[in-house]
Amino acid sequence: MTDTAISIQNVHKRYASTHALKGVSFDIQRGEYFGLLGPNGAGKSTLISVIAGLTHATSGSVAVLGHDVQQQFRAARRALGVVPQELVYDPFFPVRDMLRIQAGYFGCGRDYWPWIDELLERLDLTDKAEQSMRALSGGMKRRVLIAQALVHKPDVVILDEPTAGVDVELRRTLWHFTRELNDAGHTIVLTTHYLEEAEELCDRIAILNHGELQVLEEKRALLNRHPYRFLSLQLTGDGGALPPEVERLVEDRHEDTLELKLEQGKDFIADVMEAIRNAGYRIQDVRTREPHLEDIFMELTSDAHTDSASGAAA
Ligand SMILES: Nc1ncnc2c1ncn2[C@@H]1O[C@H](COP(=O)(O)OP(=O)(O)OP(=O)(O)O)[C@@H](O)[C@H]1O
Repeated sequence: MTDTAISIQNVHKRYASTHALKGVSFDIQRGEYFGLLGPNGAGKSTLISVIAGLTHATSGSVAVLGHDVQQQFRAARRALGVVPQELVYDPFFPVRDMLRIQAGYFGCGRDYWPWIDELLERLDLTDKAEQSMRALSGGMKRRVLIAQALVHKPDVVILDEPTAGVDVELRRTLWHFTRELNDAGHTIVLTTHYLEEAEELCDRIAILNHGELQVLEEKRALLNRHPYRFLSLQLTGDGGALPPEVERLVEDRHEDTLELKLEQGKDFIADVMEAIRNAGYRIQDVRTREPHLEDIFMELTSDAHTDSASGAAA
């Protein structure tokens, strides 16, 4: 069996007026917890639709566990569980029956029923199993959608914005559940706009931007490659203007707090604090933090960076 869960080779997707994917190539390995990130309109949903065989690529190819998503659609689809962004369901079926029917579409019969009961249990749905979908709250429906994607025990699970609009408790439940699935050997591909979620869960991260693969890196390496740290200072006193060597470091100001971005090995906390004191301020409180994935994401995907990167390549 191949070690590659999903292989994406030079995929282009053109809509009438949009070139949504511009030659995207990368592999996702079996057993990975993989984050697919990107700003709105980057092409994430399009790529997921191509992987799920719901949209055909204009050119290029995608294989799931070695099965081409077009030539071997059934085998590829069988290997995949996709948790969609939108809630699409039959309002009248009871939850457990609907899941059994769904499993049947994949040729999974009664021997999968214990697994379906396990899914209901793990997603805290057991006491809703006899209820029809329309009677469920939004959060419960989302749990059912997740169960629905997993009824056939797919090797590869794609979660497209699974926690959009859910409360904190459900978000935690889903994080825990997907981590368990990953520990049990399922490959997980997560798209999310909550970068804190990707930072918490993913081993490797791809960032799509304007239809191109901009970054593909281990999360740790991505976090380490950003040679900055943030310094928050709470100031009192009515000092004058800050000296220019401090002013150029200012990222944000709110009320009496100044947030500064310091380059490691170049800007030193002690020097900055001394310059601020010399400008006539007292420093009430000091906090530092390492960059989060969100800081790195913003820097990499801001158009200023993209423009200069493409300018440099030209
Ligand atoms: N069916 C379609 N017809 C025409 N254009 C489309 C279609 N689907 C997507 N697009 C365009 O393709 C580009 C990529 O869209 P896509 O939905 O894949 O991005 P995304 O990264 O998933 O964005 P979001 O984070 O907002 O969901 C966008 O410019 C979008 O307008």
